Amino acid sequence: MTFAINREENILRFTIKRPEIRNAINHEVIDGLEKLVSTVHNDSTIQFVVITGEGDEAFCSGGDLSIFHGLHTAHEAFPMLDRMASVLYNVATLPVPVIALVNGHAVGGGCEIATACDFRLVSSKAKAGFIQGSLAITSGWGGGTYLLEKLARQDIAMHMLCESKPYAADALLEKGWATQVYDGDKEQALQSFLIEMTQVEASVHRAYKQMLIRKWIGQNLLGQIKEEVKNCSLLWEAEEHHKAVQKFLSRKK
Ligand SMILES: CC[C@@H](C(=O)O)C(=O)SCCNC(=O)CCNC(=O)[C@H](O)C(C)(C)COP(=O)(O)OP(=O)(O)OC[C@H]1O[C@@H](n2cnc3c(N)ncnc32)[C@H](O)[C@@H]1OP(=O)(O)O
Repeated sequence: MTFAINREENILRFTIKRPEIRNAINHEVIDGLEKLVSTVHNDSTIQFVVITGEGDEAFCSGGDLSIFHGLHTAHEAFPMLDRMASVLYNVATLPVPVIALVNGHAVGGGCEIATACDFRLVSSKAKAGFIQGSLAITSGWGGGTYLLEKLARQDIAMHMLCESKPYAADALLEKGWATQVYDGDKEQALQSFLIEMTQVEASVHRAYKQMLIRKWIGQNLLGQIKEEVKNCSLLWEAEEHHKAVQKFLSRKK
């Protein structure tokens, strides 16, 4: 199994379990995120959701290029991008706070997943970035839309998207992408982040989350995400994209 869903008291945790390829996303992990969403909707005792990656190297390296590079045209890429974007919107709009425990690198779609979460606790050793531009595509799972919505400074968000590179943890904190940066053990970091929040009634957290979701519905965030998906699928079919992916997959170390 390439993912795990575990419950610890009132925290539901989703772990991507593909450390050998830096927790890249395959179809099974997407199925797993769908399962996570339905589990939370069917259990009113869940108070927090945590998403993380196995190991110390990576939170998530985005889409599994060895699989998705089999998709050539916009027509072929669109269903994959659209499905993951929908799943991620369902994660972003879960009725409880969602925490990305960024234990290692979060690039490409991995950075999109973390950006869709309410909070990002980032290891001081991790780097994160919207590197899609270096593959001649944009973000395609809604991540660009979330970034432009969530960062206080639009110029910084645009710069992150247009530079298309990974940033060190301290820079991510300065830019306002990281909620907190931690040294050492990720479980301790999570515990200390949650300690005061757990003193507040879960119903209060749920009510605040509804406030946020209503705001996003009002501004048709999902419609904006669908446009991002469409644009990405058009760039996907260009020769430049396929060449860049081929270069990554065949690089010599
Ligand atoms: C498809 C959706 C799209 C979106 O909408 O956003 C995307 O997600 S595009 C995909 C973007 N991702 C990438 O371009 C992958 C970038 N990966 C990296 O930059 C690095 O791997 C890393 C995450 C910074 C980690 O670096 P490092 O620790 O040095 O590991 P390696 O680079 O040596 O990788 C180990 C191993 O894993 C394979 N790998 C890594 N990422 C992917 C991936 N996304 N898909 C498939 N395989 C991946 C890498 O090829 C190595 O394999 P081996 O050479 O066989 O060991």
